[in-house]
Amino acid sequence: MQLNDLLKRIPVLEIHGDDSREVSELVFDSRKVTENSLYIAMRGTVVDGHSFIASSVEKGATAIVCEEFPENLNENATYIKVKDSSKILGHLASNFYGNPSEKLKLIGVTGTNGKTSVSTLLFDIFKNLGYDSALLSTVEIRIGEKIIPATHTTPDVITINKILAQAVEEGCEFAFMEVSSHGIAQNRIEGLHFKIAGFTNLTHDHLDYHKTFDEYLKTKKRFFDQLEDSAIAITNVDDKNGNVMLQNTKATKRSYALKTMADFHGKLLEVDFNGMLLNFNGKEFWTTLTGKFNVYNLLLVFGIASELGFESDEILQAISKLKRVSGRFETFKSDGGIFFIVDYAHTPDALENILDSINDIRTKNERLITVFGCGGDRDHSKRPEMGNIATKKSTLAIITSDNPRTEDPATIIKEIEAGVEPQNFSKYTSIPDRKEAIKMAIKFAEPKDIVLVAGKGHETYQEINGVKHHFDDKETINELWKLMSK
Ligand SMILES: CC(=O)N[C@H]1[C@@H](OP(=O)(O)OP(=O)(O)OC[C@H]2O[C@@H](n3ccc(=O)[nH]c3=O)[C@H](O)[C@@H]2O)O[C@H](CO)[C@@H](O)[C@@H]1O[C@H](C)C(=O)N[C@@H](C)C(=O)N[C@H](CCC(=O)O)C(=O)O
Ligand SMILES: Nc1ncnc2c1ncn2[C@@H]1O[C@H](COP(=O)(O)OP(=O)(O)OP(=O)(O)O)[C@@H](O)[C@H]1O
Ligand SMILES: N[C@H](CCC[C@H](N)C(=O)O)C(=O)O
Ligand SMILES: [Mg+2]
Repeated sequence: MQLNDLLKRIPVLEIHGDDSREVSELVFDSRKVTENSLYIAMRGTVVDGHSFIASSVEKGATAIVCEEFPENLNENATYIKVKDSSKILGHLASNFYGNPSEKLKLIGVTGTNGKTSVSTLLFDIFKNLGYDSALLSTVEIRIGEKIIPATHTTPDVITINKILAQAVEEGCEFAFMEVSSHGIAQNRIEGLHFKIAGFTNLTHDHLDYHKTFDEYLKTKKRFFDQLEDSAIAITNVDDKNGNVMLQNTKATKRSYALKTMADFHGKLLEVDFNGMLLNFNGKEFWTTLTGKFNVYNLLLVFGIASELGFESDEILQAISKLKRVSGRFETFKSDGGIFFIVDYAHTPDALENILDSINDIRTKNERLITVFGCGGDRDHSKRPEMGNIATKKSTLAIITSDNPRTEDPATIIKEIEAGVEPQNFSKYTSIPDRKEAIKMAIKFAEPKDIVLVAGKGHETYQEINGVKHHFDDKETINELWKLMSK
């Protein structure tokens, strides 16, 4: 694409050099610069991309977008000065890929918990309804049947536009994506046209990054503040921050709730480990998903599909065919009668919800053994809270490692243990090796007991000091069970 076409409607402060060059590609990482590409220099959390301008030109970049011109300008490149490169990147990416978010219906889901569940369920439902769509989630990226591994919950804005452009080309009419708070804060959704934005809930997470809960809340709210008036915003009004999200939005406002009046109202009629009987806006149906938090997720799915113009009956029919999302309240029974649950709960709220859901369903004649840990290099204040919740709500908690990343697993475990209340001291043990911890749970469990392995859900690795070692909770349980039941 020609540079001056790419710069259409972009607020440029100053330009130095020929603006009619052909741009082959957009890149924000100097290590990925190719011949005739445009390098965007951005100030990051670790380094300043401006320090890689010269090396990018040497590698073949012929256009540079930056906030400050370097001292020495190279004749082989055109330099474009802008106020905020991180914000401009989104608009450049939209222009470069032909504004794909305007050519399909883009639906974004934000909130602390439930983003992957809701977006994946939407993708699955629309498949059931006969539509191909795109999915951008923590677990994977999908374009119709094609699966691409995911590296982020919300990828960078170049990747998003690239995926959406492919989706348009392949005839997808919808795209469902998770909108993380990091994504909003780092302008990864800048320039995208959302048709619908959904809010799940807001609880404690990522305070290592956002510092205060108020900052975290304001970041999430920015997503709704940025919507156009042609968009629709759907919020959970049972959450105390549900209405806050919509305070300054231009979008049409819609609500969903179980406890209060709302446009989309749901009731949980019956629940067990096999599924739930629900009533949405007066219509009863059965689903194989379980747990109260999934009623909220399904209600948001129902709300979004309704706003997209589908009839209640066809949506509920498609919902009743849905399968569980990988690593989210996944259950299986061993032949010895132990009941295993694998769930991605990695925040205090998620852990509390999954434990409450299990406790609501179980008869209490069996024991509930919870194996969990907390990720390294992430919000430390989650740790004691999760220690308290797990020990309070289980018969026995086995504290172990999640992804230690660059931290010492023993230190993380100590921070979790610090939250255990004295009356629960006898209800936990700590085993840093996750496989050994799961082994201990199986050893301790008797037929009918429930073993919850929480925190890693679909993940197939354990990250230790920058290396991702293969580790899969479901696979480990099956493997150990086979060995130990011999
Ligand atoms: C803390 C954080 O979010 N960091 C993200 C951020 O990187 P950064 O600001 O640290 O970048 P940096 O290393 O300082 O570099 C600054 C700039 O210089 C460039 N650079 C750097 C080095 C070099 O040699 N050449 C070069 O050009 C970089 O490409 C960058 O543009 O921008 C990068 C590009 O978009 C992201 O890949 C990176 O995500 C890191 C890997 C990450 O782990 N992020 C996690 C925390 C995250 O985003 N998680 C959320 C989900 C959270 C949830 O569960 O809700 C997500 O959406 O995935
Ligand atoms: N609506 C909900 N309310 C509360 N907890 C939920 C909800 N939905 C899911 N959970 C819990 O949170 C865990 C993570 O769910 P999910 O992966 O859908 O969330 P997410 O928002 O995508 O998380 P991430 O920020 O890691 O991408 C689930 O395994 C479950 O324990
Ligand atoms: N997207 C989340 C996932 C956390 C998953 C958990 N297993 C952990 O490693 O903490 C994060 O990066 O904070
Ligand atoms: Mg997710």
